[in-house]
Amino acid sequence: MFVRLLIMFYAITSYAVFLVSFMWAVGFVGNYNQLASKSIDVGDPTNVVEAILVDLLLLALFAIQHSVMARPVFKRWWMRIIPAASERSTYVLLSSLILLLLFWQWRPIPSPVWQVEGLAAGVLIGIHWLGWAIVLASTYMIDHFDLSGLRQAYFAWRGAEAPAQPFKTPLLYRLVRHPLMLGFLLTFWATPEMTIGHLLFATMTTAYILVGLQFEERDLIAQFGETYQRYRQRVPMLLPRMFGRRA
Ligand SMILES: C[S@@+](CC[C@H](N)C(=O)[O-])C[C@H]1O[C@@H](n2cnc3c(N)ncnc32)[C@H](O)[C@@H]1O
Repeated sequence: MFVRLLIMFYAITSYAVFLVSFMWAVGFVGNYNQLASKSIDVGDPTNVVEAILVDLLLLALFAIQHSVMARPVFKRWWMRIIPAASERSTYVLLSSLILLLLFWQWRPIPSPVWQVEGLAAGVLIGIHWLGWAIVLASTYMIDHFDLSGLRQAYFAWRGAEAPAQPFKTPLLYRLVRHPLMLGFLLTFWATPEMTIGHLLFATMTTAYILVGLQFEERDLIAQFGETYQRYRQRVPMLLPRMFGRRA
């Protein structure tokens, strides 16, 4: 009983940390300094070389943790050390803590790359928020509570093991295979004021997403076999067909 309580408390705590990091992410990327005093373009000035090195190091730290801990082989090993019901919560907690470190220690490079005003700025801000909406909606289409680790803890609380997630293609997953990542790409790139620092962030996260998706799809094929192969042939990766070529 005590262990179950601990698993539940741990899952709720890690979800709370995730919510804080998500709110800071919104403030960070959009430079909403009411939400986040330090953001992608606002913070203490540093020299450009130091800023690039620190920012790349922070992004690499996130990419390594996020990729290694998502691999089935790592999960199997890790679940021999911690309860299976806490595996996802630990992943969420560590990812969120690293993101908080990134937002806190990020060195802005505020030199402008592009700057638009008026209607164009309004359109870009709209796309930026559409991206966040797609991100959030996609988590519910897959299973928000499974991705956050709360579902696994709830099953453990009831003395059962959470059943594995089935293969799903609801709503946006009929248009593209990775709507959640598409949402991030829209959010990261659509800005009326692109700076060098923001461009570095958008470029590196895009590269990470494109590489990360290769690994995720390899795991999905191993898990769902022929079903995922057929889905891959039918549905484009990131760009819906109405925009032309498959991505
Ligand atoms: C953070 S979600 C991102 C999902 C997807 N890459 C996207 O961008 O929308 C990652 C988890 O979703 C799972 N997943 C991805 N596509 C799925 C699908 N069509 N059905 C069920 N699970 C899926 C993966 O196995 C992984 O555990």
